[in-house]
Formats: sequence, C-alpha cells, structure tokens
Amino acid sequence: MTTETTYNVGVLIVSTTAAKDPSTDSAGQVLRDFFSGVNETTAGKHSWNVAETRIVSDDKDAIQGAVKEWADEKQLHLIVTTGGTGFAVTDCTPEAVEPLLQKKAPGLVHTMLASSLEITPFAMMSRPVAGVRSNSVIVTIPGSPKGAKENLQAIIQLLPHACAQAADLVPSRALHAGGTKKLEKEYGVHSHRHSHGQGGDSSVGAGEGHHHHHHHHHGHKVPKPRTTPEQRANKLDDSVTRRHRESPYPMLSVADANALIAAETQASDIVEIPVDENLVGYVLAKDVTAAEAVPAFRASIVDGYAVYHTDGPGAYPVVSVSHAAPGTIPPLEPGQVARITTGAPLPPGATAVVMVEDTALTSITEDGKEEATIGILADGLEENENVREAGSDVQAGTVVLRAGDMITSVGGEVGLLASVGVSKVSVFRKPIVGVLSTGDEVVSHMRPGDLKLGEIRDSNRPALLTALKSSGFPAVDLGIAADRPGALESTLKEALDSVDVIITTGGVSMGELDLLKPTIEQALEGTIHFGRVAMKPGKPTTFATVGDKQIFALPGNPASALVTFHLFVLPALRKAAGYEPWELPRVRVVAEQDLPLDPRPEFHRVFVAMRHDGRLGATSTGGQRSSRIGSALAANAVVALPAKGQVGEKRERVGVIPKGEMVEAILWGQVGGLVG
Ligand SMILES: Nc1nc2c(c(=O)[nH]1)N[C@H]1C(S)=C(S)[C@@H](COP(=O)(O)OP(=O)(O)OC[C@H]3O[C@@H](n4cnc5c(N)ncnc54)[C@H](O)[C@@H]3O)O[C@H]1N2
Ligand code: MOO
Ligand SMILES: [Mg+2]
Repeated sequence: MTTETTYNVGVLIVSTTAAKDPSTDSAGQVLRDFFSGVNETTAGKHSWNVAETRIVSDDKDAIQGAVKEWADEKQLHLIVTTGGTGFAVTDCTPEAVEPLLQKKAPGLVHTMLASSLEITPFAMMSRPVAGVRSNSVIVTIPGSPKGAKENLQAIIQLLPHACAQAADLVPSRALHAGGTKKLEKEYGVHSHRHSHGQGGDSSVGAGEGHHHHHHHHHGHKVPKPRTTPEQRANKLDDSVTRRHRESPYPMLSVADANALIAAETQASDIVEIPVDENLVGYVLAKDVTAAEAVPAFRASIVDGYAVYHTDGPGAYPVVSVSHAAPGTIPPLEPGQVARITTGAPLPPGATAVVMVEDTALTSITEDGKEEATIGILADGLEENENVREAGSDVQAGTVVLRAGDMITSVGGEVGLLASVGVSKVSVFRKPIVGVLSTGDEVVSHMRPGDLKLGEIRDSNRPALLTALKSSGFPAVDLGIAADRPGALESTLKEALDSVDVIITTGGVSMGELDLLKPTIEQALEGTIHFGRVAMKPGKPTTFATVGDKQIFALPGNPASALVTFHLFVLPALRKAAGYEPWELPRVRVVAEQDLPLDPRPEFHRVFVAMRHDGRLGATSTGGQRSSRIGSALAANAVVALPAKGQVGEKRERVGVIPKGEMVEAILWGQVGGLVG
C-alpha cells in the first residue's frame, strides 16, 4: 500500500423520525466527522470518503433498496447503516441487510459486540450483522451517536484491509505476503497476545486507547487501576482522535475513595520537639511521665499564717516570713507562727495555715514596722488545712499524657507538660504540604492591573494555604504552574523533594490541557489510585502516590477545591499526623430550609448552629455552583446529601430534602452558638 487509496463510504441512516424530519438527525454528521477524524491519522496510506448519505425509515424495502443500489450499482467500498438494530417492534435493519449478504462476517460482528460490551451491558441488545455483497463491505451499527462511533472504532483499523479484499483492489496473495505480522504492522494493530508496548504505528489507531482501559471499569470491588506503559502512552498521545471522550478512571464512591487514601496513609516518623505553643495539633508518639512532682514542696493554699494546728485560738509571736520565692525557711516551733503567702513553702514543722481573714493584729514591733504577735481567732483547725502536700497534684514519675493524645489549642496539655518539667516530647511529624495552582489562565491576586480576557485570579492557593495553616499543617506555597507538561513536571518533581504531600488544583478533568493525570503517571511514574469520585462538587478529584509522597490533584473550581480538601486531604493529613479518629466529626442537624438534590451525592455548604430547641440546625450558604467560592463563606460544615432519587428505603424519586428533616453534617469548624 504505497499509494493512498480512497475508500468510498455510504452512510444509511435508518430512522423513521429522521426520515420525516431530517433536521432531527445527528448520526449523519457524527459519522462524517468520525471518518474525517480517522483520515487525519491515516494520511498517506488511505482515506475514507463519505460518498453517499441517505435517510430511510424503518422499512425493510427502503433499506434493501439503498443497500443494493450502493453495493451493486455504485460499488461503494463500505456501507454503514446506523439505527434499527435494537429490539423495538419497528427495528428491522439486520433482517433487511442479512439476506443481502453474500458472505457473512461474524468476526466483525463479534469484535463490535465485544468492544461495546466492555463499555455497556446494553450492547447485549444490539443485533449487528456484517458481511460482503458485490464488492462492498456492509456493517450495521446502532443508531445512537455514541454507540455508532464505539462500534466503528472497534473495527475501523481492519476495514481498509477488508474493503481492499472485497473490492479485489489487490490480489489477496500480495496482501498477505509477509504474513499477518506484516499486515498487523501496516494497519497498526496487534493481536492481544503480543506483548504490550510494541505493536506498531500508534498514529493509526483511531480510538484504540478506548478498549485497553476498559477492563478495570466495571469491577465491583474497590478498583485499583494499574496502568501499563502502553496505556500511559495512549493517554499522553494528544492526537485529536485519541483524546479521551470518556474518562478512563472508574467513578468511586466517597467512602471507597477515602478507604484508598487511608490505605495509602501511614503515621509519619517520630520526632522530638520542644513543649511550647507550636506543639498545638501534634499527637504524642510516646507516653509522657512527670519529671517532677507538683507541687514540688509543701505549699500554702492561702495567704495567712503557718501554725501548729494543735495550738488553738490565742496570740502567737510571728517568728518568720515565707514568701512564694526560692530560699530557705527556718523551722517552726509549737507556739510560734510564720507569715506565709499563697504558694509559698511551709516552714518545717508547721501543720496548717490560717487565712489572714481569721486572724487579728495584737501587737507591733518597737520600730512600728512589723507585726510582733497576731491572734488566731479560728478554733478547731485541722491537720494540713490549707496545705498542698508535695506531689498532691502530680507525683513524679507518673504518666501524665499517653501516646495518641493530641495537644489541643485549649492549652491544658502544654500547661500540664510544662508543670511537670517536661521540655521536649516525642510526636508524629506533621506532613509538610505544598500547594500548587495550575492553569494558563490563573494569575496571582497580588498582580496589579486589570485581568485580560480569559484570566482568572488564583483563589485556590490562598484559600488552601489558609485552611492548611488554621488546621495546623505546615504549608509551602508552590506558586502557579502553566498548562505545559514540562512546566508541570519540573515543578512537581522539585516539590516532591521538599514536601510530603502536594495539593494541586485544576487540570484534572476532561479538557485537552488537563495534564495532571498523564504527568503524574508518565513523567513522575506515580500511581493514580483514583481519578473520579461520585460527588458534587469534586467529581474529577484525583489521588496519586509517588514513592511515599502523596499528590492530591483537586478540581480547579474554587468551591470544589475547598470541599475536596476537607473531605479527602485533611483527614489524610490528620492520619499521617497520628490523629485517631482522623476523620472529621459528623453530627445530625436539622435542615433549616429545603435542600435541593443533585443526581450526584452532594456536599452542600452550610452554617451549623445551636437552635433554641437544643438541636443543631444547618443553614445553606446559598448557591452551590462549584465555581462559587462564596458557597464556602462562613461554612463550618457540609451536609452530605444523597443523590436525587435515592432517598429512603423505597428509593423514591425525591428531588429535595424538606426543611425540618434531619441530615448528616460533616464539621469543618466550630458550631455556632445560640443567637437571640
Ligand atoms: N467534559 C467534561 N467537562 C468537565 C467535567 C466532566 O466530567 N466532563 N467535569 C467538570 C467538573 S465537575 C469540574 S469540577 C471541572 C474540573 O476541572 P479541572 O479540575 O480540570 O480544572 P480546570 O479545568 O483547570 O479549571 C476549572 C475551573 O476552575 C478555574 N480555576 C482553576 N484554577 C483556579 C484557581 N487556582 N483559582 C480560581 N479558579 C481556578 C478555571 O479557570 C476553570 O474555570 O471540570 C468540569 N468539566
Ligand atoms: O465536581 Mo465539579 O467539582 O461539580 O464542579
Ligand atoms: Mg479542566
């Protein structure tokens, strides 16, 4: 095949509706586009020319008339019928075409069905036939544009060969000289037994990438896609016809996605850090014992006079003073008292302290400056009254905090550790998180000047850095990366050297410049654990690991980025930092207004506050569009709404959660208090 061969195609649209009103037909254009798309990849070898297009109704005679005319008279190389292959009463295309076939081609039928079945079980209800009449190859494909394309894609690579043979363009001996290997190479196909990764001219395979990805689509267990080098090559191939028209990543539930993240998240290494205000949010990796007793000495609880409790009411000489200050205190004898302040050590021998309010001044010294004697008014003092024994709050050597305890912002833990003389503790290291925005359109909010058409301010990076910092995780600003594979790759590689976790936003959906997934898989040789989640917002959320580093590639939409940060990233960071539980707390709340449902499970941003009836209530933040960062304004929770039509046991088609209903909220922050 050294000169370019042109194959003439007839497209027969079988549809009673379209026959009545041709403007309702889309299949004709879809197939013409399909063939011209294929031509772009086969230039120089062969091309397809849609020579005839006709619309007929679901009528056996009309179908047969067209097929016979195109095969017997016009001698088209390929006749494709679309429509009328289902189970409907009027569907009759296979019945019309089959009797016309002089040679049947069950291999083509099998290939189309097998490939469609990998995409949808409804392929079972397609009844294609294929074969040869006169010099024409004839195939019947489904009427839906999607099904039509998928069927054709499955066989398109071999059709030139089939048409050439049927039309007797080249003697079949010549066609086969060199064996099937040579043919496979020429047509850019290879048998499934060949090792992956070789197999010929990658520019030929229109839509070939499709079925390679499909075997992991429909697993019922939590799927863990593993890609072969060939699959990766297919994904990065940016030729138009190979662009994905459907995401190759299985759609996981939020719970399955979180399970995969948890399985890939281990507690970080253990480090020793000083006990100070920066300890907040760390989890202890080891038990902590008191280095010292609290109090370390017998101390007074009040301001007053240290006494012998056995002395009873009367006037006593004040022989010494004990202030709350370091120093030595002389012993006290019965019949004497010592002035003492709160927290000061008791003189040796003293057995109780009398509050200053329960005493009277009875005489002063000659210089008039000091008390000489004081009167004790109280009767019936008890031994150790107003005395804190050494070690009565904490004994030296006891465990004061346990491994797994978290240092709260209340200050109690830091205070306790300080009180017992502990200056350093062993904790789980907090992961260091890098935040990267991606997108050619994204510009810093610090950049002065007006936005150019198409530009958008980078709100994700500041928002995520804020959320990270307030959650206590050290964050690194990685800036903005352009939508170029090289830029993305070098930024990510550099970041992987300095941080434990990378959060990116943007570039994870279906656009041709959505480069995160292929870059992670190919350039970084990472593993994508999931690339789609059944949720709104956040559908294209992607989680990958590169060695022991994690990458959370979050959607670019600002609300999506914040929601998926809280639902996926934050719990993972908490787990790495040793939190138990690491998940965010869930509470039952009353819907304060109707909450509309979406076909996807939705995480509706709300403000949760205490109600007068003692329950918690959730008030919507308003419009929930993924691009609306305002939907996260003052949001201290998201309400987990079920997908539309899946409410309750009976799975009624419910479109709304009515006001007053109880729903589950996942808390992001502190709940609001009673107002009014
Ligand atoms: N054909 C399909 N298109 C889209 C699908 C789909 O399933 N099929 N999913 C939609 C959903 S859902 C989402 S969410 C978005 C996610 O898109 P990407 O993660 O690829 O993000 P981009 O395309 O880069 O950007 C989306 C949007 O967000 C703006 N953006 C990006 N970065 C920032 C930033 N740092 N600060 C503020 N705004 C940002 C960007 O300009 C876009 O407007 O895809 C849907 N499409
Ligand atoms: O899932 Mo997207 O995050 O709806 O906008
Ligand atoms: Mg995109």
